[in-house]
Amino acid sequence: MESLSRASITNPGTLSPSSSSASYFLFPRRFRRSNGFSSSSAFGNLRRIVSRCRVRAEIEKPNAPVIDFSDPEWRIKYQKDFERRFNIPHITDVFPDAKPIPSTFCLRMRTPVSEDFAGGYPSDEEWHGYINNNDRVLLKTINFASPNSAGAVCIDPDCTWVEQWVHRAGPREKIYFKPEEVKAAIVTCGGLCPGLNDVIRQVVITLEIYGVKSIVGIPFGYRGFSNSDLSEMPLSRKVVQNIHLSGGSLLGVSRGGPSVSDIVDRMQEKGINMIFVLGGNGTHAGANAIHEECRKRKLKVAVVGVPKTIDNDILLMDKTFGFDTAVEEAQRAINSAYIEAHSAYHGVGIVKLMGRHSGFIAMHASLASGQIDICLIPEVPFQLHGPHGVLTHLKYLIETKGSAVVCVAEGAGQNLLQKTNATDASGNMVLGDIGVHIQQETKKYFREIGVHADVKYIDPTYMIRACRANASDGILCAVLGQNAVSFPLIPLPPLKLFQIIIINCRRCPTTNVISQ
Ligand SMILES: Nc1ncnc2c1ncn2[C@@H]1O[C@H](COP(=O)(O)OP(=O)(O)OP(=O)(O)O)[C@@H](O)[C@H]1O
Ligand SMILES: O=P(O)(O)OC[C@H]1O[C@](O)(CO)[C@@H](O)[C@@H]1O
Ligand SMILES: [Mg+2]
Repeated sequence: MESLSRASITNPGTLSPSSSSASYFLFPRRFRRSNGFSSSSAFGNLRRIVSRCRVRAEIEKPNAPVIDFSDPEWRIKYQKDFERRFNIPHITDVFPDAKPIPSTFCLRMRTPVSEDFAGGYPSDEEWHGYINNNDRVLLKTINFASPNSAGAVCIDPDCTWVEQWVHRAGPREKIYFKPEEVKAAIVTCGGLCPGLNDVIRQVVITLEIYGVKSIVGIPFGYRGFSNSDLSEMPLSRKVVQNIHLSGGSLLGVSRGGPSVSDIVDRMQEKGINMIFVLGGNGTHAGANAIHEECRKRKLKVAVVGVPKTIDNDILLMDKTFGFDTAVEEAQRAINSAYIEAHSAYHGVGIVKLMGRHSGFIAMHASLASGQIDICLIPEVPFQLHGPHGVLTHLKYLIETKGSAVVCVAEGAGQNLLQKTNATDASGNMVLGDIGVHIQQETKKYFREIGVHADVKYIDPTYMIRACRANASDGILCAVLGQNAVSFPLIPLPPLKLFQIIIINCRRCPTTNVISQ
């Protein structure tokens, strides 16, 4: 998607720590001494890097639309194309005779304010205010005046404003599934992420509010569709009431699993006509394939995806659930590394954080901590050795500050490691361990130059995700869960990834109260 900015990235003011003694380092974009390199300038660097990566992705994307900017109509054409790509499939696309019924989702718990009564007692329609199908949310909020504006991401060379609208999530007045005819299934796939239980819980509670009685959990991701010894788990408000108090997934997760056609066979056998998939890019590729297969078989099945990436690497979104918790949890590891480094003679602390392809966790955790001297992320290549390498800078830090702390994202510096071509069960590349590599190289380097260094390495990878969601993520998950349910019950949206995304949009106000 062109030029879609994430509000949190484009507004560094909201994220930069108000005061920080730390210096940040992004290699090799600029090699600077740590003194005077402020966290906000580091954040600016990250924004530029993110923009650069995005622009590169756009250029390299084989199916990127070719825009003729000399055509005076190009903006209108672009906007039309954008609207087409963000269009949500509707049940009537496949079943033109499908008849809607009034929503069974009750908004009556909203407390009326005195003005509501000014012209007499309001009608249900006036008071309850469901989401209108034509409501839209503006995606790009900054109108960059010039491509040279800080962090500018533009569609055309002159950086003219192009509005990008997406559908607004939330309950509609009419629905297309009779709740008593629904058998809903929830499945969580890929790696763990804080908040999975919160989303499961809210999906179940909201389905019950709509009147759906048959709700099941599929155990251990898509694998639960193939293993005969794994039976579906009946879910209800009673079962899920307190699951958000624990981390992990009540249902379990997995990578790999059966073919899409096997999954749809099992869904048919089990009578599942609504499926909520919670997962990342792989899971959504699967969800999309399930949707296509259902469509091919002319099955009235709604497939809804709730995007889950602890790495927060979907640039259309303000924030994905679990990220906030992970960053917060990472503070403990960083603080421990800092204490170890500062308490040792010539101490060097190294912390490795998650982020296969992106450095958002590492960068945000570094900025928040105010204790990191060097932050290494996959978006920016760097060298360990040589005059502009990380190790030379570490030596400088040891000489000037007496200690140093490095935060490295797991996907950073993969070019420095031996490639194995190994993949996991889902086909994802298995990465080399950059944290261990930096630890070993640091020890070796200081030994060779005859300078004492006390190197301590902390890898909290699974500790930052195998934990309960924090309060902020808890609220985000509740909104996601509720809006995910509202979608299939309205039009039929076997949603494609970018259509699902609006469920996660922070700027999509929901008019309804979240039922707890
Ligand atoms: N292209 C695809 N088509 C169908 N299914 C897929 C596809 N890619 C992955 N899957 C399935 O989706 C599930 C999850 O995929 P994967 O392990 O890559 O995690 P993910 O959803 O990307 O989450 P994470 O962010 O944790 O990596 C697996 O069961 C995998 O078999
Ligand atoms: O070790 P696992 O379970 O494969 O998952 C780890 C991966 O999941 C991710 O969080 C992606 O969601 C990566 O950042 C990380 O490498
Ligand atoms: Mg993935």
